[in-house]
Amino acid sequence: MTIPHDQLRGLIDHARWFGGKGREWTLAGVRRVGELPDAPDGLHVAIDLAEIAYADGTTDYYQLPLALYAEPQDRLSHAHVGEWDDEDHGHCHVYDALHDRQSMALWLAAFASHGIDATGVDAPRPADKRGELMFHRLPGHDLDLESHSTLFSGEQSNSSVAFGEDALMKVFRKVTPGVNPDIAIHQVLTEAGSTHVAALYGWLDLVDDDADGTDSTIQLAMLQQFLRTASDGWDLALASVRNLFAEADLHADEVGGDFAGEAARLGTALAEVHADLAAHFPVEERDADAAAALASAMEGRLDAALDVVPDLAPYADSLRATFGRLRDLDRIAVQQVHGDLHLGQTLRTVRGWKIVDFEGEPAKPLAERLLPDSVWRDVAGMIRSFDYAPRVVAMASGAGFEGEAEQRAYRAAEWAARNRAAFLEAYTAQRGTAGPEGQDDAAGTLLDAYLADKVVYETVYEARNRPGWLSIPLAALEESSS
Ligand SMILES: Nc1ncnc2c1ncn2[C@@H]1O[C@H](COP(=O)(O)OP(=O)(O)O)[C@@H](O)[C@H]1O
Ligand SMILES: O=P(O)(O)O[C@H]1O[C@H](CO)[C@@H](O[C@H]2O[C@H](CO)[C@@H](O)[C@H](O)[C@H]2O)[C@H](O)[C@H]1O
Repeated sequence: MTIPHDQLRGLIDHARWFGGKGREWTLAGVRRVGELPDAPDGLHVAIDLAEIAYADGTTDYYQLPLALYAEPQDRLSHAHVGEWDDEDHGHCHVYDALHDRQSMALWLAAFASHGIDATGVDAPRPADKRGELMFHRLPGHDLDLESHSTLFSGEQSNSSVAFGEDALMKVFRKVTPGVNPDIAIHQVLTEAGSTHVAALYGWLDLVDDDADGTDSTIQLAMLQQFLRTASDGWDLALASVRNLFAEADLHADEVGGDFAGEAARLGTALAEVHADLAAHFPVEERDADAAAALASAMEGRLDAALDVVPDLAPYADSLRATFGRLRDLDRIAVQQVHGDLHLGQTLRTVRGWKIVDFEGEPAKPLAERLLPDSVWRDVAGMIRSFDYAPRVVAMASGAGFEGEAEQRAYRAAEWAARNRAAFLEAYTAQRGTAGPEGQDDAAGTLLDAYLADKVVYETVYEARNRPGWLSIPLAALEESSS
């Protein structure tokens, strides 16, 4: 019997990582692409790929790590997928392997034994009978094979499993053939000795056969340093705003928990990461045609967004004018960037700020995400986060006493402006360039355009995912147009 699609459909439909929610889809097929070696009797640890076919004719592939047990496992009832006669292993009780410590121990052991040789050099050899699973390692870290796995909860597009406080494995859910930027960029920054990323320990490739018979590789997972002392940058920013709002008479620089020092350190960290990326990936100086093409792409995204968010219409002319100024630039410098930077992608550790998740915008095709872009895209992403944080706290604070909402709005704007200024000043100082505000017109034009592009993107993101927050980017547009 093949894998019963109805049982897997339930797993996919309810999963947080499934990006096809709200679209009409069918499970077109499920393919076993590998099995972990050395499983004990009564257990098989498999990796299946589910093919999702959408009504509009497009297809996505999602990775499903499964634990196939001969006997039911009460301890895993929360991760139960189904029960069926597996083609390879007979009658099985099937669970989501990422919840299962026994299965995760086999994944970790495979990294330890298949991705590195006795001298500590990456020497992958097939980890399964089919010869398709290849575990890779970077030298310099001995994995703690005694550590227990814990699956991270939370709203994420992939699934992350911590191994004690030693390592974190990110299992990519939506997979496509080709280089995953998260792995490629972490590898480069790790080898460059960057202090602003979690060191890459290894990654898992599926060496697959294309439909046309040529080999292609799908990157399935990455293993990296677990940042033990990390606090999420977004949570820290919210806490700082709450402190400010609790002290109605004080300004941000007079209240405990002022964020400006952290914003400046984030600016320095981003400039250092950009410098490392520029040293290891291609950097190009492009001409006026490239600026015009970028402006057209942003205008195209605005047109598409107007169909989804009619409330954008009053701001369309002013947004087009911003993109029009970009069209007039005669050159644009591009390099590898993060591509989807916001406070939720930053972690504050005792050793400073770390930047995570270099996968780029999940909605973009993989090949596009490694294309060079302007550094101002990342800068704009962070600045939009400085605008979001106080608005989110103000929204959650309710109406309060008469005039309180207005007072909070004023203080929210003050918090955002203070942190934007601190971040930008530190960023440009570290890069040794003129700032975009009044000093370098071209940089100012680029930053404005990327800010506008991001706010348009956010209206669509919020309309689709958090309609209650759509007012946040719309309020930013309203303020900048008044
Ligand atoms: N090296 C790390 N150590 C500890 N926590 C991490 C590390 N990298 C990421 N995280 C946390 O794990 C979660 C998911 O990380 P992220 O890379 O953003 O995954 P996704 O691609 O699923 O969005 C986030 O909450 C992030 O703060
Ligand atoms: O983290 P992802 O790569 O999935 O990014 C998406 O989700 C983000 C929200 O989690 C969204 O970011 C927007 O909301 C943030 C607050 O939750 C805010 O800090 C960002 O500035 C704002 O853009 C991001 O846009 C989206 O791609």
